[in-house]
Amino acid sequence: MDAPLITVEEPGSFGWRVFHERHPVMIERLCAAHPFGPDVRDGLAALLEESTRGVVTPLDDDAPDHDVWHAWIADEIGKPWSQTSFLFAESYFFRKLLAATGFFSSGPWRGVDPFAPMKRAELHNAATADTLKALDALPRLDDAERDAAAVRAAVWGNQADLAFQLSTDASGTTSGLVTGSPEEFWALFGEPGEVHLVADNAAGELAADLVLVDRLLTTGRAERIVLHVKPTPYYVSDATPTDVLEVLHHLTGLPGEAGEIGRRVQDSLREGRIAVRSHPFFCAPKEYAEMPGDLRAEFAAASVTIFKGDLNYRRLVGDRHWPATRPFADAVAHFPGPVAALRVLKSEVVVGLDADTVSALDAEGEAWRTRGSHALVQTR
Ligand SMILES: O=P(O)(O)OC[C@H]1O[C@](O)(CO)[C@@H](O)[C@@H]1O
Repeated sequence: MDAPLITVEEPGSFGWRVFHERHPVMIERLCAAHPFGPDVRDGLAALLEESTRGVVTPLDDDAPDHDVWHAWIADEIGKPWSQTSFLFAESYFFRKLLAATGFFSSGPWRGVDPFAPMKRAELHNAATADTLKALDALPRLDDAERDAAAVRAAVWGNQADLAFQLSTDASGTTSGLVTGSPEEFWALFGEPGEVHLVADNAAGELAADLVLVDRLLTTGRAERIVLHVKPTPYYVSDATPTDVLEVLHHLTGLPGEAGEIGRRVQDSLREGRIAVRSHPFFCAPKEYAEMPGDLRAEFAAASVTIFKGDLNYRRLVGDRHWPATRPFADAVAHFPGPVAALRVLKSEVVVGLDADTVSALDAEGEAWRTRGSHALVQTR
């Protein structure tokens, strides 16, 4: 089955608005957060111009990931950005943005995560503090309630996405799950094995993911966890290995259950029961159907792989205008093992819904797909 790719071409479409409305705001915020000199500011302005009105040009840095990126983008060079897929355009935009800030150059900005101030602010804000304090209720819950709470925290933790908050009203409305349930998620786990979690955002979402990781280990559903994060800063708030340490440091300094969970996760890292990995493909402008053999072999050996968030979902099911009723199992037929997606809906693609749900949602207009007010749990 095939469907048209989601693109950024149509003025007013979701992808178009990300490039024409969201990215200028993001760049303004970056320039306000850092004392970038004229060279960096000019580079960022040129990137905005190129990505909204120009053609795709090659990378002009000599970063360690230059060659791998070159291979990923070779077929797109010279095309107008507006005629590339949304997935390609957005991913390449973030790789070019990183280079433009001097992340790969010799100079003061080398290795500096330009999004770090935003991620740090989110980790320390009042909403995250309230969420982490609420974990104190967990020990009073029975097992089933605690299982459900860990899944709900991981799903709705995905609302905390800083790229997304640049242009939504971010009201924090949580209308509910459009499909799936915590019970469906837990039914995927049989004999304890190695569970892989492909993380999304840092800060509050990553803290919630660690709550789920802790639950997987303490209930014996996982013998070992592999936590996959991005090798370099990406999509504003995506988690990198540094962010894992920041979140852990924050959790272990807190009183109550958040601190207990942080210390258990820290011990598991020391004992090798949790491994953190950052494969280059996690920043690729490609769908997971095209993943390289080494990553495919890792997922094939996992007892379950959990994909967090909207971008991972786009890459997992294919970022296309699928019928929303296309079965999830068909869309992930390429994936080599048991899989779960936990996602807040923030972009157009969705599969695996029943026809009545789609009609009821469509009756409110199209915004349910992109507003961040609905979520899903899907498994196969
Ligand atoms: O952090 P998440 O859940 O992957 O969401 C990021 C999403 O935000 C966007 O950048 C814009 O909504 C999407 O393109 C992307 O899928």
